[in-house]
Amino acid sequence: MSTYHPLTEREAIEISLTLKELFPEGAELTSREIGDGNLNLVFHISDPASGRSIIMKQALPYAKVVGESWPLTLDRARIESEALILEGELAPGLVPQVYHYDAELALTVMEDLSNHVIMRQGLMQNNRYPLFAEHISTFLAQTLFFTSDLGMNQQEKKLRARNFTNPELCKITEDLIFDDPYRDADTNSFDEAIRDEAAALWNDGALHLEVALLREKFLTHAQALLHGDLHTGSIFITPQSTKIIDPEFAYYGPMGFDIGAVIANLLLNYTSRDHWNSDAASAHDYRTYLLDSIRELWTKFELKFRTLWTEHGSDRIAKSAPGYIDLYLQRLLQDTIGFAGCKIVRRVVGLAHVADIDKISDSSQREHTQRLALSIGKSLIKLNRRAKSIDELISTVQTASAVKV
Ligand SMILES: Nc1ncnc2c1ncn2[C@@H]1O[C@H](COP(=O)(O)OP(=O)(O)O)[C@@H](O)[C@H]1O
Ligand SMILES: CSC[C@H]1O[C@H](OP(=O)(O)O)[C@H](O)[C@@H]1O
Repeated sequence: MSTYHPLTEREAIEISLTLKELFPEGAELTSREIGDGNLNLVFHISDPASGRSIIMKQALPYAKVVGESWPLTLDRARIESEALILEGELAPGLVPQVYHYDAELALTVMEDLSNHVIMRQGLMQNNRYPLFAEHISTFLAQTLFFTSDLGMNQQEKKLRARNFTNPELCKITEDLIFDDPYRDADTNSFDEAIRDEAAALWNDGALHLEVALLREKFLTHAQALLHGDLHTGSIFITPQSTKIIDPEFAYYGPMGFDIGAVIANLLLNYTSRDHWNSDAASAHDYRTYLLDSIRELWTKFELKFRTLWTEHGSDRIAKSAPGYIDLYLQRLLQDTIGFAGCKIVRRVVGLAHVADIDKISDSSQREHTQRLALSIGKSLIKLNRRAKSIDELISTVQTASAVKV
């Protein structure tokens, strides 16, 4: 059993029974493979008698979405389990508890969050999450600040960065987000109806300059330990609780990449509201809710980050240099806006899309939504280096929406 191979549902049960504290002796377990992501196997194991359950996530040696032709390191399972444990220490209650990690089988056993819903689905079902901005801003401020040179010992940070070196998963991002959408790449995937939009992306030199600068930051700016793939499919949620999962793309990179990922995915949902709401008024209302959430997320993040800087800053000159904190946060906002734009564009023309848009059955409504998403994405990328406040992001989104509607 211990040599690596993809597990069957039966084998997942057998392993679970060896993990003594998880289930009562002699439990009759059930097992179901429920993975719906692009990369891994996920088993839901439960004991109907005691009501206990766990999740067993196993990395496959290739990218599931493409197949065995795209080999992928199993070390990502180690990165994911170590990142979850660290995030749990820095942001208690905001990630699933890790019960067990097996390096040989590349699997992580963790808390079952089935009493939550994946946020992307929740948004598609018109739910609202009044505590989301509060929770996600805490997660972002705590994990980004305390893994950066601002909030931890700088020599230990370098060693930690070495431990989270994640070249294969970074390459996926470097290609799928920061290169392929801007050329006629084989990996791209888009509806034929928007070929003109794709061609426009391939030929927009001003856009390419901004993407090249953002790509350079992703490649070189080891600012903090990122989650690395913080979309709404990596967030489990209820109105009371938020849990971040799936940090297998974790690495030391620019903070704005994580914040931008969350914002991008709220905006992707924003573009699709005419489909998910039953009438124009409720769609408008929901769009307002999403923009308010984005504003609240950034505002709360900034406040928390400033407080951490003042109360826990470990870098003498960073703390005392006049104006540094303001400049730092301004540049972080600019990065956030630029990365948000890149993350929107990739989900419309690149390899992996989002259900918010792809599930729109009416082709002309889907086309309209895709064009709006691209317009917003490009506008944010072009705005990034000029932005001074989160309100500029909001007004850019509103302007793009008004032009496209
Ligand atoms: N801790 C968990 N509790 C309950 N379900 C989970 C948990 N982790 C993952 N899942 C389920 O498995 C799916 C895929 O998990 P994810 O970590 O996103 O895999 P991938 O890395 O392949 O994208 C999630 O969308 C969710 O339905
Ligand atoms: C070839 S991987 C494509 C895409 O999938 C990952 O998402 P997830 O693990 O949540 O399914 C990541 O966003 C990658 O860019």
